[in-house]
Amino acid sequence: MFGEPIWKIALDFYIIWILVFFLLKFLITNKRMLSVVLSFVFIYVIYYISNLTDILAASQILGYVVSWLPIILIIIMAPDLRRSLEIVWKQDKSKEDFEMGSERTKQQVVDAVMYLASQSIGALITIEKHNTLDQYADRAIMLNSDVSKEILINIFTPNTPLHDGAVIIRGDHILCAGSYFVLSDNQNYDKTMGSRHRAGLGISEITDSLTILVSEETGNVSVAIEGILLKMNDRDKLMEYLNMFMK
Ligand SMILES: Nc1ncnc2c1ncn2[C@@H]1O[C@H](COP(=O)(O)OP(=O)(O)OP(=O)(O)O)[C@@H](O)[C@H]1O
Repeated sequence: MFGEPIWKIALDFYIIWILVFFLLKFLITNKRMLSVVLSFVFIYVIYYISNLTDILAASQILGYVVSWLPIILIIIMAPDLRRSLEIVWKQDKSKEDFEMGSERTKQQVVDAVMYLASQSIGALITIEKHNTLDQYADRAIMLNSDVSKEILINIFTPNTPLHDGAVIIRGDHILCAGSYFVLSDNQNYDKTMGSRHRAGLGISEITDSLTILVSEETGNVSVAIEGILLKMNDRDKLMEYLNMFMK
């Protein structure tokens, strides 16, 4: 290795650094994956010890297990791998593309949410930040309209064509309606939590967006951000969160 030219050694280290970085990012962003990987490491250690100490039957059985481990890992972790890849490959918007809504947009969103909550009309509104939500908008119904309380209320009115799924807001525009997100499988939340709230939580785990949820069942308003769900008891609190988020 020491006879090699310096650029080769540097490239070697760089590639290893990238691999280690992606591996650690995978593991840190997914606790379940971390525990599966730790169990596999444990099996490898036992296998290594049984090989070293010549425990024949055990090392033979463990040899079979170990040779199948990568495939077993991929099968078990397929949904988590997909989720983690989405985190790793999510695109950030360039500085020129990045826009946050105006004061008027904030007011319109809060007015709409408060009205929908008072009528117990279910809603899911996601506000984009740096990470683009294009991949979700592409599969939804594009609107590109100004944000207004009336349009938002109309979208979520039950039995209308756009009321299912999420609305995505980009800057001062309603980008689309009827967007579908990957549901969160966070075990810390009640197992009975419905798909609307799991979808809001899911998108907040993999992007830096903020999602406002109105429950059809209870009329409660919540905000999903950075993988946590927060109850918003009143208009002022919701406004406070939007002010912090849309800076
Ligand atoms: N993957 C998804 N992405 C976006 N929206 C979704 C998704 N799955 C379901 N929804 C929306 O959630 C609605 C169903 O909500 P559900 O009752 O299961 O959830 P919930 O969290 O209990 O909400 P609520 O308290 O309003 O009943 C659907 O009509 C649809 O509009």
